[in-house]
Amino acid sequence: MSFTQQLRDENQDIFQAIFNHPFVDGIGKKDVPNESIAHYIKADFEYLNAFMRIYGIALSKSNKREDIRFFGEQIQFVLNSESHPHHNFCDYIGVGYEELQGHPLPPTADHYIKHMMYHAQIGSLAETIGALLPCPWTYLEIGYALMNKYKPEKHHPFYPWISFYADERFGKIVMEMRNRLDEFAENTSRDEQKKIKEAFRKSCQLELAFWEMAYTCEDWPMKELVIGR
Ligand SMILES: Cc1ncc(CN)c(N)n1
Repeated sequence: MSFTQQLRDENQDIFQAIFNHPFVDGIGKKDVPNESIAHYIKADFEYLNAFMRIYGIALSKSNKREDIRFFGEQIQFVLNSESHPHHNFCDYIGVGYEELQGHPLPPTADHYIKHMMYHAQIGSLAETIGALLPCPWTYLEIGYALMNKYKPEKHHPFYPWISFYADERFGKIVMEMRNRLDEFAENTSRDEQKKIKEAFRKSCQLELAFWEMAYTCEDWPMKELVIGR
């Protein structure tokens, strides 16, 4: 069994909890509160900014030109294409995308990006990929799970969001990241593999926590006092 298949199997509990989460399942059921969608977009816009910066760190750790090309293309993909699912959510709630940009990250999203940044700053390229991979991988599987369960037609309000992630192009990104991680993991020590596994699991946990953060509109305590200082 490949290293990344092992990661997937070991984290089946969290993947399943993500598919069952009321925000995620609500996308298929067309039942997500507007405030939760707005909260998600505010956090996710900044999360994706951070994600591109971390791809930049992965690029700077790359020795092979193929890897440099891959991470460079992923930055372009997030920048130019991942705004489409965001627009779908904004159109649904009738709020302009610009209004939801530039907001401070809620605690869980803040923790998630710092977790990935930590592994990117102090770890190997393999450890960095381990921390990044749950982001595209869980969304790819969410897309497939919602397609299979709800079989949405084009008039479904979230059809653009679901079909964006349940897509071959997105699947290829996940596969390319998995192949890289499998290759690195083959040539690495047990200790290093343990670090990759820990980084991967925590990112899976934070993916689940991110949906809960958006659903419950999680925010900092005493926010006004801290910002007003
Ligand atoms: C938190 C999060 N995780 C994953 C994705 C999909 N790239 C996203 N947009 N946001």
